[in-house]
Amino acid sequence: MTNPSSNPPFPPNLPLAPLTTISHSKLLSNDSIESSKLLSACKNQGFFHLDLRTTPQGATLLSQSSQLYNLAQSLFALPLETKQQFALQKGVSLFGYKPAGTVKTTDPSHRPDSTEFFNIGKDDLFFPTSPDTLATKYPSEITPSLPLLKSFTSNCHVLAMELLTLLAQELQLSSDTIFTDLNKFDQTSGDHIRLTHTIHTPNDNKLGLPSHTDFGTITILFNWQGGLQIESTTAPNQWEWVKPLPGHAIINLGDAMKIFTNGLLKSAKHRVVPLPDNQEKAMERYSVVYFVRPNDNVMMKAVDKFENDEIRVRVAGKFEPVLGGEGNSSSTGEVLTAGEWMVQRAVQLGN
Ligand SMILES: O=C(O)CCC(=O)C(=O)O
Ligand SMILES: [Fe+2]
Repeated sequence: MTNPSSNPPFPPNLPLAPLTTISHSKLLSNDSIESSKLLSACKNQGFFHLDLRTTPQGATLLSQSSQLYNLAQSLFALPLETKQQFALQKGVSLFGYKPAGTVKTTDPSHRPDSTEFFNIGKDDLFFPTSPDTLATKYPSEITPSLPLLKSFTSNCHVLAMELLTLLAQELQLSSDTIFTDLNKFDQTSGDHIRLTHTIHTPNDNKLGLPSHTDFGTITILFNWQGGLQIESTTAPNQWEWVKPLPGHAIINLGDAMKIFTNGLLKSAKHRVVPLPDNQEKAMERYSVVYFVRPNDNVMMKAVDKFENDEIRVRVAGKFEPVLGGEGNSSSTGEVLTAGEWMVQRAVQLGN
């Protein structure tokens, strides 16, 4: 088993996305410059680096992400037939195992994905519906790591709520529409940990993950090797690399935040591709991700402050808002709940 720091260095001279680095400790001490950096990163790029080295909570998350990297190595080393026993069921459950090659292809040459996932639900960990929920949905190898998985889940959720609180303050939202109320920990949601594993074989003409936007509220990503790219904000269809910074998480907003703010905040397109060095040599890549998603009963529409703004939102093809109304709708025109929206988006994306 390798550890994250044994990954090769990120190659020099690649065009990097111009992401802001934000200090967690400055955010926690209500530094107004840092909070306004947060808002402008969320408006302009939809992605930023968060320096976690300066707070005890951040240091814990960094250490837990490395431990989950090790768990990912042991889970993905299981035989494919074992992993397939826990396959997630499109349209039924967002949680469980997703094999490589099943995500909707979005690039012009329809290259398939080479990434497998385990999605481990917050509600399965904390509020299982039956005593055997965990045993039926996940391999028994996760059992010794349950305290780690639970602690990482609650720590990521706390971090996300800190970011949402500051964003609501910066946007001067009134207290009845603050984002944290739409993402409560103890209410049912699609929140989950995702462990990912990508295998690149030379010249396999595959993508790690085709371009997509995340459909939840906030994503907290730990990656060590690189491979993530974001669509350029200045040149559409051009891609810029995200260089992982030691001691930092990569944070991005998902479509739900775009909908809640009627397009003021950005949910950026991103994808995972082989690093240039890996065109000729094989490589494996792992990432550890936490997705915060709105509570299932939340209506997918702009919060009060933004609902009468000019309609700016165009999210994910057919899930567009009703003209003259707000929020996100089904093809029949009614606004969806987050629970309905998540299932439809997951079916659409194949994960
Ligand atoms: O692994 C990564 O760098 C990104 C993963 C991702 O975009 C996703 O799982 O939605
Ligand atoms: Fe993503």
